[in-house]
Amino acid sequence: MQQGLRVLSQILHHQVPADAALSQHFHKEQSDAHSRNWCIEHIYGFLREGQGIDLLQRHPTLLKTLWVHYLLRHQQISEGLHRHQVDEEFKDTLIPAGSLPAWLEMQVEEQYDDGAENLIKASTRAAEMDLRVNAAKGVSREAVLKQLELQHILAAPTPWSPWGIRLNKHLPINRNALFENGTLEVQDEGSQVVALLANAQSGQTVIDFCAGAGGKTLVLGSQMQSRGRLVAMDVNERRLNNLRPRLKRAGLDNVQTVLLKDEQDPYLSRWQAKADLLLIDAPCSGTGTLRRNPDLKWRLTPESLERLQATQQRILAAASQLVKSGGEMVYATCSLLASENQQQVQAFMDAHPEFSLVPVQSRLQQLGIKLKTTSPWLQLLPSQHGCDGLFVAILRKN
Ligand SMILES: C[S@@+](CC[C@H](N)C(=O)[O-])C[C@H]1O[C@@H](n2cnc3c(N)ncnc32)[C@H](O)[C@@H]1O
Repeated sequence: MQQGLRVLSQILHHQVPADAALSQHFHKEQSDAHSRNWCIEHIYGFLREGQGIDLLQRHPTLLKTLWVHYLLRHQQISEGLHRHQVDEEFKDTLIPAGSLPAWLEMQVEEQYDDGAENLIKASTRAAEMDLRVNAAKGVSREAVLKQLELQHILAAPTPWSPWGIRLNKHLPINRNALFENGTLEVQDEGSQVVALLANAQSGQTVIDFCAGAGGKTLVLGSQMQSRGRLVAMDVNERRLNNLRPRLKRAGLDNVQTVLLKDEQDPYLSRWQAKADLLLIDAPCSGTGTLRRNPDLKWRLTPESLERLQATQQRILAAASQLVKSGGEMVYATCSLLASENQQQVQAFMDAHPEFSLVPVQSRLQQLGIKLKTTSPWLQLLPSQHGCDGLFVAILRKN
């Protein structure tokens, strides 16, 4: 319990991302698998539920009380601590029931109306573990499912992505031969769908502008079957370095990685009007991934959201110049917020009339993905689609 408190203090008082705080903690303190799992499960559980965490900004000393309250609710402690003792500490503080900071909850409620409650609830549940079969390896999803069955791993096809597999529980799949030989990757089904919708083709020049560690680059590469040019760009060197071993495992040899200074990097001039396809998986609030990164919502502020929106606008304006006439630009985020999604695309089109929307529904049909959208873009939601909350719009340069 004390250990958990120390890690939570790093996350909530010192703004250290949860995964980094946990790995620093495990690095410093010897702990067996059982206590590690306990710590991970309950720290993420606490952050996901977020009951009262809003208050910590005003009353940092409440952390212990909130943590004890959480553990009591989940019957993780009983001895020596009595519920009434803890409730005493709460006498003067009303614990808000919400799992999002109030300002963010208000935005979600305004945008999603009747659907907001379910969406917030779904965002507090732990995400399942999704895998993607690498099409470039020439093995079918059914064949991989059979191999998993032989290993007594319970798994099923995901409903939307034709390459997705959902496990019935989280497993250290990176130690499995199917992962090591590049047949399987870990990827949320929603991210698979977004990358598939980009519909990269063999022989094309494709730029993944915000490639990060390459989750979507790998899908683009598998669609291209190592024919054509695939350029993975990012401003973060560590992430690009993490992409390299993944490319090797996946057997993709047509991918070039490029470290950018920013979206105005002079290096980009050589790619002006060269791309058949440009993917912008923009930096965003991450509000669609709260199931996996519950601490994000406590680091996000109205000011940081505004800065992200400005970055999205700058990236859209600069990167769109790399698209050739007749080429496509796919704008994606892992955000639930219209201010980062629909409104960004609309503002971009207002300023760039040479770009027009390709209805996502037609691309879904073309790819045999059984999702439906009545808008020209697609907003995936954990409450409706069972995957991360992701947004995607496809634009063509006329
Ligand atoms: C949502 S993440 C990308 C995730 C990645 N595409 C994937 O599927 O795994 C956004 C990325 O944008 C990068 N980024 C932030 N500012 C950028 C900029 N000005 N130009 C290019 N990339 C940027 C970040 O470093 C981050 O890796």
